[in-house]
Amino acid sequence: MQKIYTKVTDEMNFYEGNDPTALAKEYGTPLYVYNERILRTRCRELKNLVTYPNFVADFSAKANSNLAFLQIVRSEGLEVDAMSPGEIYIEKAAGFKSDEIFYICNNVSEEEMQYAVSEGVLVSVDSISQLEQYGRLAPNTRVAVRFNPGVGAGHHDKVVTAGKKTKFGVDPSCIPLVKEILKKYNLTLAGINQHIGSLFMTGEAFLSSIHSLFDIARQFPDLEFIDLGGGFGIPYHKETDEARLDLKSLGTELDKELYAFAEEYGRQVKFRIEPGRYISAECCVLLGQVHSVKENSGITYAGCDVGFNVLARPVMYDSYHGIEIYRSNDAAAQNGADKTHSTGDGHDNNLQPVTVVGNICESGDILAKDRMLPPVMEKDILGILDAGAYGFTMSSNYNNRLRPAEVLIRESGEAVLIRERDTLEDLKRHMISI
Ligand SMILES: Cc1ncc(COP(=O)(O)O)c(C=O)c1O
Ligand SMILES: N[C@@H](CCCC[NH3+])C(=O)O
Repeated sequence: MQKIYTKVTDEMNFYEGNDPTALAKEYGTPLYVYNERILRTRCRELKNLVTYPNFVADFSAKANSNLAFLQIVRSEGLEVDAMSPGEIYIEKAAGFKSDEIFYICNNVSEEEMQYAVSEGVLVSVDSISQLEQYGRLAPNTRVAVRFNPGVGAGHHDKVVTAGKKTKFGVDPSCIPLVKEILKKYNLTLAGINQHIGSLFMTGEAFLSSIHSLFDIARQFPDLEFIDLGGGFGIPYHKETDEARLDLKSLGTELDKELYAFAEEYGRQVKFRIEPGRYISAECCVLLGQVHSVKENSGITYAGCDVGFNVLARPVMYDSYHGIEIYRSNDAAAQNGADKTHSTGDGHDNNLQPVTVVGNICESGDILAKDRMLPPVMEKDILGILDAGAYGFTMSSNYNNRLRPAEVLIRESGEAVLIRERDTLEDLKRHMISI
């Protein structure tokens, strides 16, 4: 393989000796490739975020719900949250016990709620009407309530989940009503939870939201747990050495808050967090292949097989993902590699603006606009960085395209398939011909 532009994965030793062009050839593209060592490292960082003893990190499986992935998360001693019966189902298949799953639902039917209750999974409701629904379905049981702490955060309006403009959470002014309904159905409030939004790179909003949640907790003296939510960000601009979220100082500040609250509360109540992105994003590179390069009105387009059906984030939130370029020796020989001016050491300086687009029939199908890259050639393999959170889970079959395969690079360096690519037969599996 020729290393055209590979700084980030080189530094992480992401491929552990595997050749990404060979992985692309063996399994096809697009292909989600995960690194087990990095995943385990991220799990441990958050599991050990604080010294406070009664602390649990729940992985938020909406970010990544691959079975093998969840098995690794479980083996690291984390628990999980769930957003749907489907997530509960897969989490159980991965080995999580009922009491290791926390169903944080939003606007669900009686049937969905009943599914969680029948599976013995604790439910968090986030409206008065859903609390009533829960009470009717499962009186005399434990329940949790998600509150809106009034402080939101996130990388885009669409992922801010607390504050003034959000569908999530119960307003603290409704606490008297919450107490009334709990009493009416003889429900025990096991815990309260919040989630302010996705992706903060400093701890301020998170720490400030905790104070509001503590104010709410003070009105419920018998809680088993207080769940502070997720949202821990990762640096997507790795090429520019964007700073990481300072977990050490966030952990220190958080510790102070947790110990102080426990002292006041009179016991070491359990605290939970529910991070998704921090654990799953950076252990994954999405491989795609360039099939066409062209100039149009002065813009260079590199057309590849990673449409927004495969990775929705750039189109949905204008999100940035770093891009690397790998070139197999075969492709280099076929294309005349000298045309690339590559330094060959993965740190190419000859950068030019390239707009990387997918193969979906919409002009908004843009993965990266005017991205500074070395000259891209047909058959090049693109490595799209930090793709493990909300990557595969948000993929679709739009345009009747096949959702990609997933491969895991084990700690031994061995690459194993952990999800097969969809097949054409899958596309008509649930359709009924007339
Ligand atoms: C309720 C809830 N918890 C946890 C998460 C995980 O968020 P993140 O992946 O930003 O940590 C989300 C997603 O934003 C969420 O909606
Ligand atoms: N899907 C979003 C994060 C929001 C997650 C759920 N509340 C993203 O890709 O950034």
